[in-house]
Amino acid sequence: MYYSSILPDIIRLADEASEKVLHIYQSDFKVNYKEDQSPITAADMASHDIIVKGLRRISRDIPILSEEGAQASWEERKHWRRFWLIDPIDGTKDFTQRTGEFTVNIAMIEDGEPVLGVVTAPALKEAFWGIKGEGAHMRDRTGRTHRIRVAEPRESLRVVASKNHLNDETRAFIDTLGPHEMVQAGSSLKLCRIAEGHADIYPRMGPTCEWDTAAAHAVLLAAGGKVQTLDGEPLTYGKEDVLNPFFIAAGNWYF
Ligand SMILES: Nc1ncnc2c1ncn2[C@@H]1O[C@H](COP(=O)(O)O)[C@@H](OP(=O)(O)O)[C@H]1O
Ligand SMILES: [Mg+2]
Repeated sequence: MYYSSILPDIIRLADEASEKVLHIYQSDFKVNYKEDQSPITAADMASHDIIVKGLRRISRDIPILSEEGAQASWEERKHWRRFWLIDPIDGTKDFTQRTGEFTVNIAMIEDGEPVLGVVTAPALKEAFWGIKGEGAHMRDRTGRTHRIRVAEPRESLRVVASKNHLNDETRAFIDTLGPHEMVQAGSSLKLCRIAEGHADIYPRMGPTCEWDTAAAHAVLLAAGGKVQTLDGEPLTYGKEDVLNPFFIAAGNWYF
């Protein structure tokens, strides 16, 4: 109940951040590089500032972990039962390469599980949201909102994988799937494509951080899907190491 009452505010906040991000995307923006050599632009920080300010207004006491913020120590984080986990822009590479396949991501984590998620793709004019146990929705580029659900099992799987990080291990896994077709999607949109039934499986035998997956993971859970580690355990959040283990995302029927 609580989550559905704040959801409209979170969607509005993601839309506000998206508008700003799109404005920068359409300008002649500058690309800088972080210590780990990953790209960053003014859009990452602008989106971070809008979301953090908005979340503080909506829920004063709930801590926030953002890819672009000063991150609390594990000593502090280990006591968080509930927190906001945000990626102001996932797919910064797609942003700088102007593929349009980048997203703004806001998730609520409770006891290690993503219970609410909002993902927007500003350049594609798409938005996705979901709440645990309450279903998932998308707003398409015409502005129409409809309920989404993972696709039914099928013989030839539609596989979605990173084009920027498609490594040998992921390729080897895809080869075990038999006849399949590849679906292209950047950033957290890969999880959203499964949630809306346009793809069936997303193997990620490569690194991601908690903020990259949390919001779209919540959408996928609400749409009848799952994200599991290679040990068959659910992917969880609020870990000491913010790096996720390798995972497979798909509709529940796959596992
Ligand atoms: N070596 C690494 N360590 C941690 N995260 C990595 C990584 N390589 C890629 N990623 C994550 O994968 C995301 C991009 O995934 P994809 O290739 O599927 O679009 C990046 O998100 P950001 O763009 O938010 O930095 C980044 O966080
Ligand atoms: Mg990211």
